[in-house]
Amino acid sequence: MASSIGDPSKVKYRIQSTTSGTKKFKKTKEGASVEDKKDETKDDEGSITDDIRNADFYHGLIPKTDAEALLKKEGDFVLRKTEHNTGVIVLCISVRVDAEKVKHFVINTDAAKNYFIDVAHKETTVSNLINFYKTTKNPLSAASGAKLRKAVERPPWAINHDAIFIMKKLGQGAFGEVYLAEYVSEKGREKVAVKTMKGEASRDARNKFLKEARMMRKYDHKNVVRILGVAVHEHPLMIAMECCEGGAMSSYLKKNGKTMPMKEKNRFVAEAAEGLSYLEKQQCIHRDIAARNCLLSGKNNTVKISDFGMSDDKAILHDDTLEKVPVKWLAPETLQDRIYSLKSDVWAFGVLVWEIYSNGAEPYPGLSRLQTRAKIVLTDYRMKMPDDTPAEITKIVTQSWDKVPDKRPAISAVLPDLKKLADK
Ligand SMILES: Nc1ncnc2c1ncn2[C@@H]1O[C@H](COP(=O)(O)OP(=O)(O)OP(=O)(O)O)[C@@H](O)[C@H]1O
Repeated sequence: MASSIGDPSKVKYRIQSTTSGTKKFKKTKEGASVEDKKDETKDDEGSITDDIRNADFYHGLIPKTDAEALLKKEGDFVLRKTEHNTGVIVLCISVRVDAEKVKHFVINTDAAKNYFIDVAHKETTVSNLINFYKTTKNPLSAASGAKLRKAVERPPWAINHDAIFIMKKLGQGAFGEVYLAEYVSEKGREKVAVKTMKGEASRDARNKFLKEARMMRKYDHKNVVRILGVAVHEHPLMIAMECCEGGAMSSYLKKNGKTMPMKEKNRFVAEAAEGLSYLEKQQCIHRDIAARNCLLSGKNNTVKISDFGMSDDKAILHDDTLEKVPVKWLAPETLQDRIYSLKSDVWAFGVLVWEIYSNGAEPYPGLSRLQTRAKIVLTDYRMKMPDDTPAEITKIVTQSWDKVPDKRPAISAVLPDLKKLADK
């Protein structure tokens, strides 16, 4: 708990109501008084009382997809918060009905603050309501036949906001700020990076934000940023991940590229390829491979692939939105037909390699996004690698920019050569 940690210079978040009824967060000194802590409870959305907040089976704002994955057997259930109608957060019980189906039941309250799913049975607390259905084995609704058998506890990746102490801002993400923080767990305290999501975000944005965490949870590799967990009990939602103090590779290249030894550039390429080759084996289409999404970690500035906000594990993805897309990193088939695949990641890897040997310059210098698109699609235009680029690299980049996706090499196929070059 926060009060057991003795450094008052650290700050943590607490939730504060505004007069408009929306929630915002403010930083508080650690060790908030008992009065403050009471406020914190009262201000939380959906009138979550302490019996619920501390229950192992209460999963906060965990998305439906994550909840469903936790419910393995018939009768397994969790309690969570969800957005019922736009902007209205309600408590809900998700229960596995059979191998295919999970049902979600909203917990209603009446004017006298009684809780119920079916008006036929009301209780004064949510725990009493859950106990009633668990002990009587009455279905939550006659039509569903859904019965509560076993409460499923929070998974190890669900962490408490209380365990996260914000230290300073590291950067700006698409959904909110990214902070350097200290994460305190049974294992001790460690520095982490925390991506936050603004409290007022829509359900859609929330799902996108947490999808990134879901993707990252599957991976475990030294060249891929590791996730520690998500905090979804209150706002702001947070994703805690391994901290890469060296920041984005793009910034590093802009600052140090001109004086960087060629050996270091070759190593950056090999390490990025190692991370990507691992993702390729996991069938993960990253969709946003670029120097800005490679972070640098530790004394040696080890490259770690990050930002899984757009990634997917489908073999081929057709995305009609093409909204805010990084045009200069996109393959011709993506620009033309909006098709993403492991081979469009290989194309983007080629652009990343160009960035590394071009000291972090913006790809297709002097061309706008529209001009770039037109030149690639209509004239098969390709960038030239800088003159001092090793010949092996230029060859691989040329292959990665083949117009035909199947003719581009798999990253795993070029990895041995890239590693050999880095070790020279
Ligand atoms: N694990 C981390 N360690 C250190 N810094 C990080 C980490 N993750 C993110 N940052 C910093 O925060 C910035 C924004 O993060 P990131 O790009 O992942 O956010 P995002 O929400 O995916 O935004 P966008 O989609 O616009 O790129 C990064 O450029 C980097 O400076």
